[in-house]
Amino acid sequence: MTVRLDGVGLTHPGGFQALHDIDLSINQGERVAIIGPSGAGKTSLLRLLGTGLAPSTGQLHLLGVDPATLKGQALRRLRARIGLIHQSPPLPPRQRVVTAVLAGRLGQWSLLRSLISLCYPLDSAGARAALEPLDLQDKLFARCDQLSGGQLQRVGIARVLYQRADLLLADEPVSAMDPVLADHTLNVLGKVAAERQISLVASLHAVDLALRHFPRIIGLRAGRVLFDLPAERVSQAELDQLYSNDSFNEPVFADPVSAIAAASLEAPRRCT
Ligand SMILES: Nc1ncnc2c1ncn2[C@@H]1O[C@H](COP(=O)(O)OP(=O)(O)OP(=O)(O)O)[C@@H](O)[C@H]1O
Repeated sequence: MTVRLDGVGLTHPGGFQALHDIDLSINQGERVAIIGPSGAGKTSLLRLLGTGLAPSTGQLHLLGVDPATLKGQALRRLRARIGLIHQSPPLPPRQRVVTAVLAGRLGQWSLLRSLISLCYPLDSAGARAALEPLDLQDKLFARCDQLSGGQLQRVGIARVLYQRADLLLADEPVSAMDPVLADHTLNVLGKVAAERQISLVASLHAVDLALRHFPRIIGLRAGRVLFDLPAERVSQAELDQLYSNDSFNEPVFADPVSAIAAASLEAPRRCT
């Protein structure tokens, strides 16, 4: 078992309870998408799984250990086995892409090797190999502040691929990419996870991408698991319930083509 949560709750420092009584198990090699409305707790859950936050209640096990029992080097060793893909990767603007990718293994290298690698890239070939499937190898020596948002996201993904983590966590990993690139990038992530037999947990707002790329879907709403189902069993009724919002009344479409078709059936709006 890669991830296990038993009755986990999370209250943020200001007192807001973002997660309530979550029970969840994710096996090695599983690919899971977390979907749900804004504020549902997706990022909070991923931050827990990345050891950036600790549960306020309940028990969390990651890669066979309870992170609450670890500190110092043992905690760093666990963190080096977890790959975090951020929506906006926290990359220093002036850093070269090659250095940013190689930084994926800083947690696994000696201090001396890490310091040398920050000044002089020791494994440019490894960084290029991580960038290649993401079609970004030509940016190897570009500076991070010369990249678009979607390119930066792919550098963040290449960094985690280079890290060779045992658990991949991705928070909105393709939000800045066009639909074709987003599709391709999720294919790459899924393929790597399957080849390496590691678990991949990603939060996504694009329901169609989640259903297409992830065999298991967890619907999170108001900090609780509303459903946890194989992708093919997620129904429109489940999605309607997940995203229902008293403030708006528009229907939810998992398939963007249906959304366009429905829009074209509406009576044309007149300009006034
Ligand atoms: N550091 C924090 N301090 C206090 N409250 C927080 C903090 N981080 C998140 N929250 C609150 O916790 C709830 C869940 O936030 P979270 O970011 O996990 O949701 P999300 O599902 O990822 O949302 P989105 O899809 O909009 O990114 C929200 O109501 C948010 O305001």
